[in-house]
Amino acid sequence: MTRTIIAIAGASASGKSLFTQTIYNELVNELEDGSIAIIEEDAYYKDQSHLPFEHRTQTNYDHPDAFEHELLKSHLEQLRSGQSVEVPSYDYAQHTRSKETRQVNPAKILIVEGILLLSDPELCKEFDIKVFIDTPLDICLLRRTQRDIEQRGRTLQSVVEQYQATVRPMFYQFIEPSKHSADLVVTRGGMNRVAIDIIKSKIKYLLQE
Ligand SMILES: Nc1ncnc2c1ncn2[C@@H]1O[C@H](COP(=O)(O)OP(=O)(O)O)[C@@H](O)[C@H]1O
Ligand SMILES: O=c1ccn([C@@H]2O[C@H](COP(=O)(O)O)[C@@H](O)[C@H]2O)c(=O)[nH]1
Repeated sequence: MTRTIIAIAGASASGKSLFTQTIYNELVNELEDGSIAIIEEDAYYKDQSHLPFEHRTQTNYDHPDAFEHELLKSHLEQLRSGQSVEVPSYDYAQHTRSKETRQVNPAKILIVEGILLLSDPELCKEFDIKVFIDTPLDICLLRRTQRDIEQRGRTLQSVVEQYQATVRPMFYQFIEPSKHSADLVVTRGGMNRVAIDIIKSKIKYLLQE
């Protein structure tokens, strides 16, 4: 069976999750069970439970070294070969992995979303279709500030400090250059209706093959 792995990359709060989730929600009921699955790159942030909390707040979460990309790569290879995997889960408020894992079965279409998917050449090889969500960084910052305070247990001061120290510089060092590895660049983020419909049509076409 041919399986297709789609990467959705882009800056933090560019709209990757909204874009991915919209495609999934709009397709899932009309497809056979188990046709489509989602994996988040964030689930592969390294476990830091051995470090004190204060230390964990200082980690550069926007550098490729913060991720266990080898594990993600190996999971993608297992899924492509038809095996299920146990995907870790991540607690943003505690800055470390949670104990729970989530079983993901080998769907025919797998969508992976995350900031640094296209910046790692070895990981990049795993993707059949590469999409980059290209949202202006000032818009991302506004959305991230609101989201991180409301949903990820953060203070305004910590969001602002982290943005200046790591989020913005790592975006220019790693994320923005990775746009050139994408097959499709999507402007206006998670609500670009035309782009969502194009990816949905491609997925339906692949499922009919
Ligand atoms: N085009 C958009 N217009 C308005 N809000 C958006 C848009 N795209 C995303 N958002 C909102 O911005 C926040 C961050 O989006 P999200 O999809 O979680 O980003 P990412 O997964 O890239 O970090 C969320 O609250 C989301 O609902
Ligand atoms: O413990 C953590 C882990 C990650 N982050 C930030 O999350 C974003 C990536 O997630 P998105 O959903 O794409 O926004 C990344 O920019 C990290 O800075 C964190 O703050 N703390």
